Amino acid sequence: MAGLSLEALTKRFAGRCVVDALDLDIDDGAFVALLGPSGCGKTTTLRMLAGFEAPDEGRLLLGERLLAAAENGRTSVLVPPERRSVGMVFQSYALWPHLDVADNVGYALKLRGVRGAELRRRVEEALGTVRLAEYGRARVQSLSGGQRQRVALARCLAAEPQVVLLDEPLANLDRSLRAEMETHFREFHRRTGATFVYVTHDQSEAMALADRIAVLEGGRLVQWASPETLYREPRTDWLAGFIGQGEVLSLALDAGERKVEGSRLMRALGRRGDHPVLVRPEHVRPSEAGVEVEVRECVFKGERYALSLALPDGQALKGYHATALRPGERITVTLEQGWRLERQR
Ligand SMILES: Nc1ncnc2c1ncn2[C@@H]1O[C@H](COP(=O)(O)OP(=O)(O)OP(=O)(O)O)[C@@H](O)[C@H]1O
Repeated sequence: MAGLSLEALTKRFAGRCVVDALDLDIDDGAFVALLGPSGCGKTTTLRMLAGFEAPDEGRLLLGERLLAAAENGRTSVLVPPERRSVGMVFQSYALWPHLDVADNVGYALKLRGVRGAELRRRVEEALGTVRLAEYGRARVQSLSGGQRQRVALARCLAAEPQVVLLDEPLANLDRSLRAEMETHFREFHRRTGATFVYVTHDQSEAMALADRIAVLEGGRLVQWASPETLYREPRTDWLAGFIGQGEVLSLALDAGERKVEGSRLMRALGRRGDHPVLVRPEHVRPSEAGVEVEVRECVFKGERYALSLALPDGQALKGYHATALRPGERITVTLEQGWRLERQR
């Protein structure tokens, strides 16, 4: 097994840069997500990892092994997909409708000359891993979307790849099935020990699955961090809005730590400036003393109410409350902490 290194990996289409000098070191056996809005270059990156697309600049390594290298728009090394030890799972499953489940799973192995008892053993093992051991002779059309995606995953795992690439594999499934499949993915990952690279535009999916997330915007890496760090310490205004709830206040702040302690934050309120400071709703607490805010909206969320609030200078804030409040009502809150963001590019 080995990790993946992307070194200034770049892809242009008709002169337009869609992946821009991407640097990532993905540890062996990690589960990482490439996350970002539509068109940010996630799939193109994944296709370069798979070998379906050649980079225009940069290098790609699997451990010590060079899989692709390019300079000045010219590719000097390009290992073909079938020689990369990389498996891919697509949103559309890409199964053969005329083959049964076991034949779909064993297809690539047969092409590689695996036959007889060895073939049966590997197919059975892969189907067992996705909990479809009983379905070997079933027709693909008779399966649900979630089961089909598990067959696609079994096919990928049967080939024992070092790296598994997944391109929005849950996009065609309904919400309840997605949660169930997330559990399956985590389990497959644990069992196989392979490196998983998972493309999604859904931040909650990325957070639930990955140990580390690369957020892309316009082909560029915005941040490469654990889900916790992305949530607590997003780098930019855009990222703070993309991941989780909260509002960005514009405050006049003296130089200091990125994390802004509650007392400092409270002192800075009312001094408008040009430092963007993210305040998450869980850090806005109703209290006896503090700052008076106006309730603009109060929405029932099951376990609590989500509040849209306005500070005295009109800046917006989000918070939670145990009970319902009326729009126009005033409450006092303290802000327990904030996070100073980098100015936008
Ligand atoms: N073969 C191609 N030829 C020309 N342009 C392309 C090609 N493939 C992708 N692009 C463009 O490159 C940009 C990045 O596309 P990509 O599919 O990598 O984004 P994405 O983040 O995966 O988006 P989505 O979530 O919508 O699939 C888009 O503007 C897309 O139109």
